[in-house]
Amino acid sequence: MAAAVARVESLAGMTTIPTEYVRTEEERAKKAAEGPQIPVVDLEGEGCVEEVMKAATEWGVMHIVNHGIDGGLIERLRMAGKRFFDLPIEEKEKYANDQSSGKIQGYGSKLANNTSGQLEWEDYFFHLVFPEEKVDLSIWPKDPADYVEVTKEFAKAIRGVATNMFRILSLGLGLEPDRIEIEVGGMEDLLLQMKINYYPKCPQPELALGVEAHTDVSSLTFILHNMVPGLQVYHDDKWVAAKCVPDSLIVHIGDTLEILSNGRFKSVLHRGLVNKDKVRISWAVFCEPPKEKIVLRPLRELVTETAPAKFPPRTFAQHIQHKVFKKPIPAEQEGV
Ligand SMILES: O=C(O)CCC(=O)C(=O)O
Ligand SMILES: [Fe+2]
Repeated sequence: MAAAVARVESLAGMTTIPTEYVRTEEERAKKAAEGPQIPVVDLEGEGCVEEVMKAATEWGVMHIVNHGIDGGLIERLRMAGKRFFDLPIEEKEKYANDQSSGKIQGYGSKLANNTSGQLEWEDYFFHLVFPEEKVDLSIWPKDPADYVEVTKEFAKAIRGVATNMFRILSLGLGLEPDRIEIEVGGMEDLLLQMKINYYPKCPQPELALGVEAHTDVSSLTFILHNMVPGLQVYHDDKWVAAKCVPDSLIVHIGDTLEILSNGRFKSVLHRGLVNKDKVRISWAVFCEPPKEKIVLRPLRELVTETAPAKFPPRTFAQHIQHKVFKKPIPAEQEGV
């Protein structure tokens, strides 16, 4: 039995938030910058390779429209996630993860892992959604009844969009269209992990953060939300609020593509804010290379005398160890 974890949802009715959720003055959200906004790219538009390249290199994030996923499917996914989180906490606890025993899939909340003991104003549901033969359906929500069917269908659709994005980014770098797709594991080994972020109403939103500032370790991350604002990205030394663009998906460049592109694509720093009046829900799909099988390193075509490799080779597992636990990256990699 895992130790009891306070679910943020159970705190939403308080008038002041517990100190663990109070951020330092520096971290707290000030007014986001007016001025340049996250680019919107039409994937069916003519100049889409150039536009994706501009967004990936200058911002590391973009909204994509005409991505090819049916609006009805997206609506069903939103409903399924909302209906799961609308269940009483006791029901959701049946799916609780247990991070201390390595069971990372399931219903969870951030555990204090650093000396500051700071917590995030969100509960989440995290699970692998693709490839289908690797998913563990026993931990997926059984309620609502269509959760499994809808999520499988969405995962397949978003996998198609990932292939399309990898193709566009490869072309933009002057490479073969399937190059990045292969380098991150292809259909068999690239893992799609879905995290449904549930941000309850917060009585003191100006003091808290839903998700603290971070970059994603993934290759790409796709984000869909319930049209409640909250995501901010760091651009030109300022926090910029993501607008709610109808029928779009947000795409983040993650650390993996920053490494493969030798720094040409930016792994975008971002965070999630919370608010007093509305629950925010987002669906993040992290497209992750296999943990050990592939050594991530700048693609050789992008390494030249004038642009030497900026990143030492590492497996995805080593990258996470390095980033989260500050472990050094082992110097020797086969084939360096
Ligand atoms: O809720 C969001 O929009 C962002 C969530 C996020 O950054 C994450 O889950 O990694
Ligand atoms: Fe993120």
